[in-house]
Amino acid sequence: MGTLSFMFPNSLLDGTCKIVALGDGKTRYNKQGSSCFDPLRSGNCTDQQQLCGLSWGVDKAKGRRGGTVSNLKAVVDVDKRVESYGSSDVEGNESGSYDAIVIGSGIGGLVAATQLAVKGAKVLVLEKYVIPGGSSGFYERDGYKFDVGSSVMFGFSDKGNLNLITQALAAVGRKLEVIPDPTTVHFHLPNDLSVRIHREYDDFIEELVSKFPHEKEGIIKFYSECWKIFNSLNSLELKSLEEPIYLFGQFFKKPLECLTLAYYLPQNAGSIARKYIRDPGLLSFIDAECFIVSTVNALQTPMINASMVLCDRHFGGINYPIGGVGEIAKSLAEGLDDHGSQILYRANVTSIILDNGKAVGVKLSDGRKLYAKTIVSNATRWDTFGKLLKAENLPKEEENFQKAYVKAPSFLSIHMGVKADVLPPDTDCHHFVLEDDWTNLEKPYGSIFLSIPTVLDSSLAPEGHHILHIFTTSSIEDWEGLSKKDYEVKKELVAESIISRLEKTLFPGLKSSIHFKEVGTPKTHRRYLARDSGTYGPMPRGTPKGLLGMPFNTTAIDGLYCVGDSCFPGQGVIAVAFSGVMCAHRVAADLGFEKKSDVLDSALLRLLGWLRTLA
Ligand SMILES: NC(=O)c1ccc[n+]([C@@H]2O[C@H](COP(=O)([O-])OP(=O)(O)OC[C@H]3O[C@@H](n4cnc5c(N)ncnc54)[C@H](O)[C@@H]3O)[C@@H](O)[C@H]2O)c1
Ligand SMILES: CC(C)=CCC/C(C)=C/C=C/C(C)=C/C=C/C(C)=C/C=C/C=C(C)/C=C/C=C(C)/C=C/C=C(\C)CCC=C(C)C
Repeated sequence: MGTLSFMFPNSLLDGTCKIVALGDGKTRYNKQGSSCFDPLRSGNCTDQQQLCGLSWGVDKAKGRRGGTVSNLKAVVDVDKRVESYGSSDVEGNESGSYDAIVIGSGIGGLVAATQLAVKGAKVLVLEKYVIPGGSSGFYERDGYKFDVGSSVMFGFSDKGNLNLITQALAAVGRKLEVIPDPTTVHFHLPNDLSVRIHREYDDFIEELVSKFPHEKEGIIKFYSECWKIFNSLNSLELKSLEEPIYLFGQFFKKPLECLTLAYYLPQNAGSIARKYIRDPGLLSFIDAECFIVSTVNALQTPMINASMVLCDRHFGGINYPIGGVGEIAKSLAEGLDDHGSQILYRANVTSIILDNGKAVGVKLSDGRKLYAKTIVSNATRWDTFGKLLKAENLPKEEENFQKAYVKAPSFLSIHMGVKADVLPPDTDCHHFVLEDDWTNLEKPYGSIFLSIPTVLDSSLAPEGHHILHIFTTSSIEDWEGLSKKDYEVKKELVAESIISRLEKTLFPGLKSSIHFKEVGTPKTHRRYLARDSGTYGPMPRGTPKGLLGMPFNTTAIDGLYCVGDSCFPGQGVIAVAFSGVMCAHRVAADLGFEKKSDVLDSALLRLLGWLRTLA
C-alpha cells in the first residue's frame, strides 16, 4: 500500500492538493471543490468518482483532526475495487462473528446499525455506493452541493420524543448545527390559492382560515384531532412495537395515549377531515398536504402519519442541517465507526444466504460471502424478496404486503444552479406548485416540488447563486425502451416544460438565469439508489386501513429483518429513522442485548400477523 507520506501528502490532508497517487500507483487529478459522489451521473465509475472517494477520506480525516493511519487506510480501501479487499479487512468473514450485517446505508439502515452498535453489538454495514445516505445523500458539482432527495427534515429539533434524527445522532455522540425554516412549504394551488405553512401554528391556522373563513370550525377541529394523536405519540418512549415487554410497559405507563394510538391505527386522514370539513377546495388542500409526504391523497394517508408531519412542523419545526442533508448520514457513519462497527462501500450484496431456512449471511457481487447472526435489509421489500432472495419462495406475509401495497412512482429531478437575482426577496425555501386543475395532483408530472436550500444555507452554492432542486412524480415505464439519444432528448424536453411552468408561476426570467442543470429520471434513481423501478416507497393499492397493514421489521425468514420505507410507518426520513429504532430494538432483543420473553414474543408476533390480515 505504500507509505502514508506517499499516498497522503500534507496538501491532500489539508484539502489543497490537486494531484494524488492512489495505492494502485496511478496518478489522478483531484478537482478541488468539484464533483464528488455523483449519484446522478450515468456511466461506469470514473476516475473523478474514484478521486472523490478520496475527497471523502480527506473530509473525514479533517473532521477527525488528521485521523489515524488506520482510518486513512480504511478510506483508501474504500476507494479500491471490492475485489482488492483482503479477508483480513472484513472481520467476521466466513466466521459469523458479526452480530448483524446491514444491507444498505440509507437513514433506515444507518439508524438500525448505530442503535445496535451503541447497545454493544458488532455490526457490518454493506453499501453498494461510495458514500452513505442513499436517498438522503448528496453530490457536489461546479461548486454546488446538492441534496439527492428531500431537503425537508422532520424530527430534527431539540425537543420532545419524536426528534428521532436528533436522537439518532446524539446516540453516537453527534450533533449537527441546524437552521430553522420559518415556512415548511409554500403551496401555490388552483384558483390562486396560496398558503404558507408557517412555523408558528397559530399563524398557519390564521392564514388558512383567512382563505376559508366559512370553514373556521372545521379547520380547527381537524388540526386539533391531529394534535391529539401527535401529543400521544410524543409522550411515548419510541421502541419496537414488535417487542412485548416494551409494548405492554408503555400500555401500563401511558394507557390513554396507547389506546388513542390503537384507535387511530386503522384510520386515514381524509375520512377524519370529512367529518368536519365540507368545502371541496379545502379538502383538496388537505389532499395536497398529505400528498407531499405520502404521494397519495388524504383518503389513503394513515391518520397517524399525517398527524406526525402536520404537527411536528409546528412543534419542533423544520430544521435544515448546515452543510446539507448529507451531513446526517456522514455523521451517523462516523459515529458507527467510533463505536467499533464498520461500514464498507462499493459492497454490492447480490443475495442473502440461507441455512435451513435461516438467514446467516450475504453474498457480494465479487463472490465473497460474509456471515452474521442476523441480517437486516435496508433495500426495499421488493428488492429484498424479489432479488436478494429467490422470488419463487415469496413468503405468504410478503405476498400479502405486495397485494396491499404497490411501488409508488419515482421522480424526475432537476438539480439547478441559478443566478441569485432571479429569486424575489423573501422567497421561501420549499414550494409545491399545482397550477390549475386539482385532478392533476397525483398524475405524473402533474405537480411540482421545489426546494431552494440556499435560502437557508448559502454556503451550498457559489456566491451570487442559488440551488433549485425541482422534482415531480414520474414512472420508470415512461423512460424504458428509449435509445440513448432519445432518452437524452426526452430528458431535456420534460425538464424544459417543468422549468417553463416554474418560470410562469414563480420566477420570471428563470431560464436565462440557469448556470448549471442536471436532470435525473426514475432510471437514475434505480441505478444509484438501488431501488426497484426507482420507487419512492410503498403506496397503498386502494384505501388502506391506516397503518394496520404495514409490516414491521421481522420477516417470515428467521434471522432476516427489514428496515426502511417499506416497513412501518412508511416513507419519509423521520419515518425510516423510526423504523431503524424499532428494528434495532427487536434485533437487540433477539441477540440478547435487550430483555425478551419467548412466550410473549410468539404471542405478540402472532397477534400482529393476524391484525395485518384485517387490513
Ligand atoms: N427523491 C427523493 O426525495 C427520495 C427518493 C427515494 C426515497 N426517498 C426517501 O428516502 C428514504 C428512504 O430511506 P431508506 O433508509 O429506506 O433507504 P434508501 O433508499 O435511502 O437507502 C438504501 C441504501 O441501501 C443501498 N442498497 C440497496 N440495495 C443494496 C444492495 N443489494 N447492496 C448494498 N447496498 C444496497 C442503497 O445504495 C442505498 O444507499 C425515505 O424517506 C424515502 O421516502 C426520497
Ligand atoms: C401495536 C399495536 C397493534 C397497537 C399499539 C398502539 C400503539 C402503542 C401504537 C403506537 C404507534 C406508534 C408509536 C406510531 C409511530 C408513528 C410514527 C413515528 C410515524 C411517523 C411518520 C412520519 C412520516 C410519514 C413522515 C413523512 C415525511 C415525508 C415523506 C417527507 C417528505 C418530504 C418531502 C417529499 C418534501 C416536500 C418538499 C417540497 C414541497 C418541496
